[in-house]
Amino acid sequence: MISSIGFVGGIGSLLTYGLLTLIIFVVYQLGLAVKRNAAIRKLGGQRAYVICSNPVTAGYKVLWTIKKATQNKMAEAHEELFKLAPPESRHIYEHQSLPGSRTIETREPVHVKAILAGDFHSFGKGPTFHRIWSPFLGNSIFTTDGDLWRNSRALIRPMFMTDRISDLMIFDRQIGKMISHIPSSGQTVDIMDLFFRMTLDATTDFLLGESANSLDNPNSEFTFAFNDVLSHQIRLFVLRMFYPFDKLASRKQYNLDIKKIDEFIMPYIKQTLAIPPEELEKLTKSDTEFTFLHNLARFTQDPKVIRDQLIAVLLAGRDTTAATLSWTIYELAACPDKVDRLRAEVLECVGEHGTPTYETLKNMKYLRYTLQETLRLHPATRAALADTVLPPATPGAPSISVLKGDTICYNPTTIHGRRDLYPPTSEKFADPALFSPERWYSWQPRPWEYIPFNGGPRICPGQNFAMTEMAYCMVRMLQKYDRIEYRGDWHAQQDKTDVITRPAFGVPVAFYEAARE
Ligand code: HEM
Repeated sequence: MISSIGFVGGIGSLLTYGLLTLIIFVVYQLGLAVKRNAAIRKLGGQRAYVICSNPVTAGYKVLWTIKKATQNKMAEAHEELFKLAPPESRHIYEHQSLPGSRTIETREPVHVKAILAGDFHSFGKGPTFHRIWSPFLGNSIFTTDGDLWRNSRALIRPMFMTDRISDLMIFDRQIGKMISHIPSSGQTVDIMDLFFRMTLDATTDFLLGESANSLDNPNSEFTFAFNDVLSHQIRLFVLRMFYPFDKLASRKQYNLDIKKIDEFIMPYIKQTLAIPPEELEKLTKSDTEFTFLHNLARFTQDPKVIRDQLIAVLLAGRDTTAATLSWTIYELAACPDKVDRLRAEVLECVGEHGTPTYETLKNMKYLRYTLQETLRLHPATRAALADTVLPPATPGAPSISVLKGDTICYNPTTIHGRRDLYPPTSEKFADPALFSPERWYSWQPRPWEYIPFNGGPRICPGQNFAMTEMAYCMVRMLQKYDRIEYRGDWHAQQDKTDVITRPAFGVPVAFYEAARE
């Protein structure tokens, strides 16, 4: 009898404590909401249109978005979310689960300009991004803000100067090898797989002076671990929405992969750090032997700092370029007339057997326009570091207040997808939804309306490297082939968004060799 009274009493006090905690939590959140609304007003701006404002509706939206992502329908999801806002605020919305955790999503070029340039110091990658990515990328250029980022940028910038990139030997080596892996005329190949292996090899060659050789050995421990760690990284990035419970997710395989990547890269670093300083200085004069790693070793002897920067540049340089090349071939396969025009330019500027130079590639207009047209798709996120306001998108529109800790997202895909930012369709300007390199002959996007490489102080330092690598690759392929046939299902193809956006089902194609003179 006594024990059952004690049991009932125990449950009763548990419920009382639970209720009390809930009341304190709700009161605290209400207080926080009042305080934050006052801060928003004090900044002189407004809130963006709120599409969800509590844990239930926000949780539903998060699960809905994850479902869309797993169905490779993120472009569609973005469009539907923007459509929830009324027409007068169609290009910005706010998503909030609790008053302290707001995400603002914008596709206003004026806002992107403020985030990346005008109000640069108020925005950055932020602590959450750093927490999720730092086990893999450390304190590198990719994960840091402020002085840490500035130092990284200064460290790596010299290696992206034109005189370093204009040496095309690395591209020649790796692209030549990739083409030798394409089966004979008419046989199907997933060219996306070859592009990912080629860009891994070209970037490691550029960074270390030796390639990962994934073209010859796709199943090496390093290649496998590098691909695997990225899948884990994306999962961890999505799970951050469930913080602090995301810490419970298993990281065993992720840590193992990082260990394997380090085992591959650290011997190169140790070897370079053993080179006497005067030898290292002598090497800077060499066009062919001086590597990115040598350059890092001139400024720091800390193997961890060097390791972090190398991996960050490898990550930034590989997938983006491979995905863009994959989309280029996918688009071209649907347009034999554009393949003909591109090939005619290649034959005119380089000939069937000539070797392209940096200057020739720069002067090939149709090739550049083809790559620019492909690059109208790319994602990126930013987190607000300080209280600030986003300026009015149009005269008379309200400013939007941003508070420290808010996450601000913008996605080039959604900006490039805004039809109202393009001129009307005409003979010279095809429907913006269509792939048309020709539009670039008479059209120049306004600033901040075309941002595949970002802009402002954090603009992609590898832009020139990437454009040169991709142009070189296209020239070499079009010297050999004059027809590309898509062997997949056009209607089934989708965008897969992870670190970058790439064709979800690869790019199965057949290349046909041109008759040689
Ligand atoms: C088509 C190819 C490429 C595209 C579309 C691209 C695009 C971008 C974008 C959008 C960013 C900003 C990301 C962010 O802030 O979250 C970025 C940053 C960066 N990219 Fe690229 N990139 C490409 C190729 C490359 C290559 C080939 C390299 C190096 C070999 C490279 C190195 C970097 C680095 C180091 C950063 C960080 C810059 C910083 O935070 O200051 N990228 N890139």
